[in-house]
Amino acid sequence: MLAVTIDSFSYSEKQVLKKVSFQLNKGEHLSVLGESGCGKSTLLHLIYGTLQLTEGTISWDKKPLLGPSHNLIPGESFIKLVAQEYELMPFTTLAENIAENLSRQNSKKDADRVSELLNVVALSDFKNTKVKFLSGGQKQRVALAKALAKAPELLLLDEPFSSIDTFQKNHLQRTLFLYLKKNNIACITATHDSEEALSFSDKLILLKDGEIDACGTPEEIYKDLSTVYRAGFFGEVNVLPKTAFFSESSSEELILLPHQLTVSDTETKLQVTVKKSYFKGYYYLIQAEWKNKDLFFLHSEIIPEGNKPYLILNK
Ligand SMILES: Nc1ncnc2c1ncn2[C@@H]1O[C@H](COP(=O)(O)OP(=O)(O)OP(=O)(O)O)[C@@H](O)[C@H]1O
Repeated sequence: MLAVTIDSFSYSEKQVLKKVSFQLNKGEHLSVLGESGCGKSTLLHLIYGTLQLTEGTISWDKKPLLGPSHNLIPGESFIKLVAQEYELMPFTTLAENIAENLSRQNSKKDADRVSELLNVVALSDFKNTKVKFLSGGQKQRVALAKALAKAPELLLLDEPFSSIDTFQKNHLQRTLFLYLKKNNIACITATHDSEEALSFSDKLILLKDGEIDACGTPEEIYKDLSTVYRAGFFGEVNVLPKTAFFSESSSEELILLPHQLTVSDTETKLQVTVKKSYFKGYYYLIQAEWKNKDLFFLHSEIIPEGNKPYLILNK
């Protein structure tokens, strides 16, 4: 089990992380979601052991991970970090890149393992292609396969799918996260992608200004989008007074995502003026104005600009 207790971490004067504590069991998948610059990559590098933690402790199976001041070669051997820049050898083939991280004692076994890993990242057809001929997204996938070759117990992924198109991404996420579960490899993913975090993780941490803003299962987090910051990861955020829906007097505000508002067939207290409809495939995201502020809701059809529909809370 990984146990992380970070009291504080700073780059020179600037404090980046404070009071970040969590535990992760073997085989579990944690996603760390947070806006740019909130400290996600820093957290991964502290766990991996390329940054030195002075205020706090990080341990694996109760054994403290001491960091680069105590290790000749920074980075723990049973942990692999796949970062935004990849350590690949451009002039050798994909197979050779991956094999570099294998035992090289049994060539048949190594060849089978290379094939298995290329299959996980859907690059079997490129086995004998030199890395320099690959696209950015393909290189990202080779880096993943190379990290898995060393059979890590803990895999740290920093924006692992940032250069991969939606079609490839969905397939890769399913095969990769299934592979990790089957092999009992724990994983921490730093991401901006809330859909990925909801679908694939066992636990989710929302980081805000270097602190844990929320922590729980994806379902728990999604049920408690009680601040604009939290809700903002999952779509456009509407902040509306409770009195826009209910007659009782209240100063309470409701934080609502677009799917929580819908057009009413009958008159309601919330009449808006449509500004624009954005086509999203099987629905439209409608931008409308109410009391000089924009709000967003979903609708099955386009609504012409200037129309004045009534809205209600979606059940
Ligand atoms: N080597 C460094 N020296 C000084 N400051 C740094 C260093 N690396 C990162 N920072 C700062 O620390 C903060 C956190 O950076 P970090 O890369 O951990 O954020 P992040 O959440 O991963 O961001 P992103 O999502 O954009 O990758 C940022 O304000 C960044 O400018």
